[in-house]
Amino acid sequence: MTIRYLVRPGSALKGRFPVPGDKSISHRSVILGALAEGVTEISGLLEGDDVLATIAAFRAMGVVIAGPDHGHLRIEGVGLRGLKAPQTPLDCGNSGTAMRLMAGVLAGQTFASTLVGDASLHKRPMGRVLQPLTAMGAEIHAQDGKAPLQIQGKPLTGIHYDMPVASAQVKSAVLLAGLYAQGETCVTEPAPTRDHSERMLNGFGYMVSRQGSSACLQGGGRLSGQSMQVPGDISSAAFFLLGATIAPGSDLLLEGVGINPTRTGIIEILTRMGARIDLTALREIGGEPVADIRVRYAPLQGIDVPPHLVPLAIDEFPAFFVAAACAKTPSTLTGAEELRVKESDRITVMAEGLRALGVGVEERPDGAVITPAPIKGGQVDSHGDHRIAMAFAMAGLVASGSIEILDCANVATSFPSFPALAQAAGLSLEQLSA
Ligand SMILES: O=C(O)C1=C[C@@H](OP(=O)(O)O)[C@@H](O)[C@H](O)C1
Ligand SMILES: C=C(OP(=O)(O)O)C(=O)O
Repeated sequence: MTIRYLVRPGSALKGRFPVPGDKSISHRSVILGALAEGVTEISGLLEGDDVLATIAAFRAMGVVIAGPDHGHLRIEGVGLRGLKAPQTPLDCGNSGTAMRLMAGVLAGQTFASTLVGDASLHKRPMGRVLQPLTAMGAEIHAQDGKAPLQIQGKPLTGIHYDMPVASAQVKSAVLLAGLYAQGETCVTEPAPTRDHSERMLNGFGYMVSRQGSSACLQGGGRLSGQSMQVPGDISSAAFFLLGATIAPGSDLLLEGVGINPTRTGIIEILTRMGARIDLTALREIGGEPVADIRVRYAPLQGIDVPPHLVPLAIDEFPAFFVAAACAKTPSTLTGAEELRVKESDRITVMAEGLRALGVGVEERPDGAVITPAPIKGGQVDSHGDHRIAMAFAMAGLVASGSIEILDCANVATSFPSFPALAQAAGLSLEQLSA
């Protein structure tokens, strides 16, 4: 089914509500729960299509999983050696995280498996995980470094891997393979990336040590089932941070949002641009720092995004492009070539969409220069990218005419309740399906 959004201009965002569970943390809770000994009870799980794909994959390998039901999931962990050979290919859908992290898990099994996904996922680079996993002894066949991945489980040996790209998915894939490897596995990152895997492995009783920019573990240990809560997803909150910041009169309180410092780049970037964002009720949930976030309208200045903030805001650049379009002065993004290999080429797709709405965007190989202009109504194509669709929906708040956004069904991969929450907060969004 194709879904379009029609967003009418002229409203503010108001209210208070929790944002749904963090997608990265939800994937990891399912993976570690399945591989642990004993029962894992998860609350606050994101019931998005990406996470449902990870759940289905572990069910297909014999793991008994009840739910999800209102964010609650009960996993009867089978232990690191308890997975069974799947009878059919494992479908990761639209999810790079599911495919890359599962490649790490499957590389060290005693059986063969195949990972497939949708058309977008089959275009994304998998060589970045195949290379270190192969160096550990894995046997994985791909076409031109792309899915489908055919994995023949093999005995693995630990490695010390210097990651050429700052990628939490690569780091996590190698660490998960390291659980099955003989000896020590260390991953060194060129810049800090989200550290949910390291935190959660420790939470499941598996020691991961941090040595400078390296995360290290010894193979052959055990994971113990846990009860855990998933914090709200700052990457989902980001669309509301954007909307409330750009729409005069807005005042929102987003409850229970994860503020892990490896994820808060968007707060830093928007604040440097002049946004009015306050963190309150700081606490810890599931080994992760969490806060309520109040955001009110504020006029924005342009920014040259400091390159060190790019990995810390890697999924938030669609929202950033719209914020930059609404600022008083131009903005420059550099060092963000990774955006070209997400669910869509997020530099080209955001540039095309903003140009269709009257904003000047000069594309660069690793970013863009965005020259603000009044946002007009018009039609934009999200190219099936959930974050592009949600970013343009928020642009509708300040546009001079209606914005029609095409190909929005994949919003359900990360934020199925987005249309309802956005409407409740005051966005005039109509969902049209055909
Ligand atoms: O590890 C994760 O959960 C993720 C890591 C990031 O990808 P990269 O590792 O490709 O940077 C991010 O874009 C993705 O949405 C989720
Ligand atoms: C890049 C993303 O996810 P993934 O890599 O898991 O598809 C995202 O959610 O923006």
